[in-house]
Amino acid sequence: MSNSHLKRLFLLKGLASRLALGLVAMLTTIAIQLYYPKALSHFIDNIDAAMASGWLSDYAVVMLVLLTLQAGAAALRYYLFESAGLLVVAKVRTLLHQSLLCQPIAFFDQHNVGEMTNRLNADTEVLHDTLTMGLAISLRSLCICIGGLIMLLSISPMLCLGLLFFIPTSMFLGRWLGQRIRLRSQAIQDCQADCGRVAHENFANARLVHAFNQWPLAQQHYQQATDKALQTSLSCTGFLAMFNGLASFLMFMALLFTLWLGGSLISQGMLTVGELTSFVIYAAMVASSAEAVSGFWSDWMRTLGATDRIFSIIDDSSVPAKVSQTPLCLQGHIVIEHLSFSYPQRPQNLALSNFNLTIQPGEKIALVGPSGAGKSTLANLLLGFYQPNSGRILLDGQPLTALNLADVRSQMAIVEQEPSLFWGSLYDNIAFAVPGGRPSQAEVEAAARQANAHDFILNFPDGYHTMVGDRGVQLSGGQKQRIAIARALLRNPRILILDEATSALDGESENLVQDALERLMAERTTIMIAHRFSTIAKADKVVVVDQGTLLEFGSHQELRRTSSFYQRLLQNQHSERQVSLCS
Ligand SMILES: Nc1ncnc2c1ncn2[C@@H]1O[C@H](COP(=O)(O)OP(=O)(O)OP(=O)(O)O)[C@@H](O)[C@H]1O
Repeated sequence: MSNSHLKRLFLLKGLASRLALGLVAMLTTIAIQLYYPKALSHFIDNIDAAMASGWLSDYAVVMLVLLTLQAGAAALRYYLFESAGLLVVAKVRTLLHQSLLCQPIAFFDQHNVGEMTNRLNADTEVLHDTLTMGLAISLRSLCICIGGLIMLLSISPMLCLGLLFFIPTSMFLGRWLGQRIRLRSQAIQDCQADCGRVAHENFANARLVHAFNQWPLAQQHYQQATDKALQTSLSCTGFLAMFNGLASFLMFMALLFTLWLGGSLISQGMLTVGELTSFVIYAAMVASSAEAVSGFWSDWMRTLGATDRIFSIIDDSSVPAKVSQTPLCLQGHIVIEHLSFSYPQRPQNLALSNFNLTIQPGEKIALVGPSGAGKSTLANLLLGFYQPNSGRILLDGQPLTALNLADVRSQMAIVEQEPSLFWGSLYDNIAFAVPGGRPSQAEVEAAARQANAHDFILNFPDGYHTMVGDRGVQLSGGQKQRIAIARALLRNPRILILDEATSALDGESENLVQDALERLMAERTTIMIAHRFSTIAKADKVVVVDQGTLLEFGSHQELRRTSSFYQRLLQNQHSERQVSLCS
């Protein structure tokens, strides 16, 4: 399985030509390298004749040309193999990023952001290390090994006999240890991903950590993760050390044996000094190359471990549907029939149970209920983030499952409880509403005006080009909400999902947000997860949800008169609001 993943990598565009050219450059350097000892042997055995005939200067010129050729070929080989490795890593990184991004939403419930970014960096870095110089060095070493062995055989087959024992032994050991290293290297990648996850959580929650004086605990969590990673790495390093030690011991034993036998062959007149010198140089070349090849075997095993992980994610993902050529035009009629749902991680807990609701086009529905009642879950199912266990959702009479999700989502917009802003300009953050397109400045400004965001945007020196996020300006809660509303307005959806922020804004900001929301909701089917009395009062109908079921349904005034549950809910929300405004 792993090798087929690697084959897929080698099919990348532009890779084969680079590797083929690199191979030619490499074979050139190897041929010259293998020629040196032979030339040396010839030189040593004929030094007197060479001095007498003046052949020495010809010899020097030939060697100079060869050296220059070798240097050029070596530089070319380095560039081609290194660039091939960089190409692979860049491609795999983008593929992996797309696969992670396109996973179903349930995947993000189970995997931490830190773990995923670590996969993206650490696992692909392993590919880079092995596939660039690692591969080039090993291929070169392998060729030198084979070429050197041929030269050794041509000098003295008898001297080579001893090597026949050492080479298969080291290959068998390499395979046995390599398998163990591969298993451990997968565990190391997991531990490193875990370290990344803990660090990400700690940094992302730095304010909370400081506010609760919990930095020792946060540090302890990181320490535990790194300790585990260290232990796993140490166990792998033990095998690597054994591997390297045994390989070099076997290689140098072979060299010693060669010297001993070679000496006795010279004394019997069966070998010249020049031949023994070149034999020793070839043997040393073969020994060090074999060591490099065996070292690469363990790296290769580590790479296979990383590719297994990467491709298991890539193969598991599917590219989400694209918006159709003929746009879907929804009226915004929603029917929810006998909907039951439990999250994959908690199959026993029904987040929604036999839920029924009909929403007319343009109607504004406020979903209210205690925390954990299932309000956000309903929004998640409407957006097609999860599949219901049973029941169905009909949009304009058509089951959601029968529609192209990208088309459906193109008719929807969501304003989140805590609006997310991306690193980029304010313009980019509003224009995010239009996938693939780049709305004009006038369109973005019009949306921002309606969302009461235009004025505060112009107060920044760079206006719409002001950068937000980590390295840009920080916006207040109310400003973020107005940017999110402008984004939704630009999308011009038929169905609007509004997850109202629970945190209170100050009076002026609240009025600006409410005013913007009213414009956004006008003539659209709106489902509000409402927390504030002022928002609930704007709804055509109020749906009271409790423990995943629809408890009551009616206008705000009706429910206020008739439902004690609703009255209690309002009272709770009112007192919470008082508390948050006073605090
Ligand atoms: N991703 C998830 N995985 C597993 N269970 C979840 C997940 N999200 C929510 N739940 C569970 O589903 C149930 C309904 O949660 P939901 O978020 O829909 O409630 P809510 O009414 O929106 O609450 P709140 O007003 O506090 O946001 C709860 O029991 C909650 O613990």
